[in-house]
Amino acid sequence: MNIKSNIVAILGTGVWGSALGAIAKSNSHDIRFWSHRGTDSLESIVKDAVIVLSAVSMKGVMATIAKLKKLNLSSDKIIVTATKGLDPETTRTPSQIWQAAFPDNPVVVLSGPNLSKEIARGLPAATVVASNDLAAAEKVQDIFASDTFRVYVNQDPIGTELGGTLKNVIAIASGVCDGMNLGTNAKAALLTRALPEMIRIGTHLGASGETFFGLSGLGDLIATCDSPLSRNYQVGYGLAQDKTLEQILAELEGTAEGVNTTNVLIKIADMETIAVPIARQVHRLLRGKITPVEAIQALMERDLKPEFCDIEFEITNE
Ligand SMILES: NC(=O)C1=CN([C@@H]2O[C@H](COP(=O)(O)OP(=O)(O)OC[C@H]3O[C@@H](n4cnc5c(N)ncnc54)[C@H](OP(=O)(O)O)[C@@H]3O)[C@@H](O)[C@H]2O)C=CC1
Ligand SMILES: O=C(CO)COP(=O)(O)O
Repeated sequence: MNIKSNIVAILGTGVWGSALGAIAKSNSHDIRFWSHRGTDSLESIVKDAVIVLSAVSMKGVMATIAKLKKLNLSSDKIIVTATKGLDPETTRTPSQIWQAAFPDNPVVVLSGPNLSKEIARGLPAATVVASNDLAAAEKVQDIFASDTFRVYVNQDPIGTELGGTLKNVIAIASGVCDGMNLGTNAKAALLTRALPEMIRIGTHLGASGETFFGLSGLGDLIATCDSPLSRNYQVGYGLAQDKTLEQILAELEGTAEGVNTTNVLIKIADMETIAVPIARQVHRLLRGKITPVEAIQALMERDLKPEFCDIEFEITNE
């Protein structure tokens, strides 16, 4: 590993890539940003970098990988993925896609309750870097840990990634909840019931269930579902104001990954017969099949059951 290099390449100059770049820069790293709209060659950006961090939105992951593949990326570079999405075609996570494209490089997931606008203001926050390669995760921890950004390590990259990805669907539901003024009890019920839903999908995809109780699962659920800064929350809030999805997305600053993730999540749930009642209502709502009031009704009128019944196999018909 090229441990002497101080260069961090950041792919994607959206709000998250920019905030992460600023943190590494404050730790005296030499930051090189790449944007698919810029003029700097990708080759010159990644050439001497010790890590290559991708903060492009899900729709840009495949295209970015295709460009990097042409460059013969040396296997000592650590690839870090900060994208919170799922591939609509294959249902794979970004880290799975990166690892398949670069099987010899260590791949690290960075995910946590990290609303970028708060981080850009220097407010205290914590995150997780996760990899099967512990040394690589610890290197990334060193690069990003600061007085205001506390970085934890774990060895469940898929669970860490899915926590941040799946909570976006619930953040949409949470925006609906607040947009309809349903109150704090409803919000608490929503978030608490969302967690087993996320765990059912996550463990099916190879995650460890306990990871969802950490920063990247429960932590990000709390942050995103309770903050108007979250774009996914804003989508839900807009739906509760009877705006159309097209209208909301046209007004939105940046990416709300939860819209695409909801579709992929439902695809997985249907293929694998996994019960995801909250996500299913979000899916219907996003497609304009039901109103917010009908979505709440559908959730409240479900069959009564024990609180801890682990895995439920029924799927509500469309
Ligand atoms: N913002 C936040 O608080 C956090 C965001 N994340 C995740 O990080 C990812 C990025 O989020 P964020 O920065 O907020 O989103 P933005 O919408 O601000 O930025 C997305 C970035 O991806 C780039 N991009 C889009 N399409 C392509 C493409 N085809 N090829 C290459 N690059 C492309 C965009 O470039 P351009 O705009 O020039 O097209 C832009 O730089 C998302 O997955 C998000 O869920 C994770 C944690 C926190
Ligand atoms: O993932 C995030 C915070 O951890 C950002 O959430 P949004 O993408 O909904 O803004």
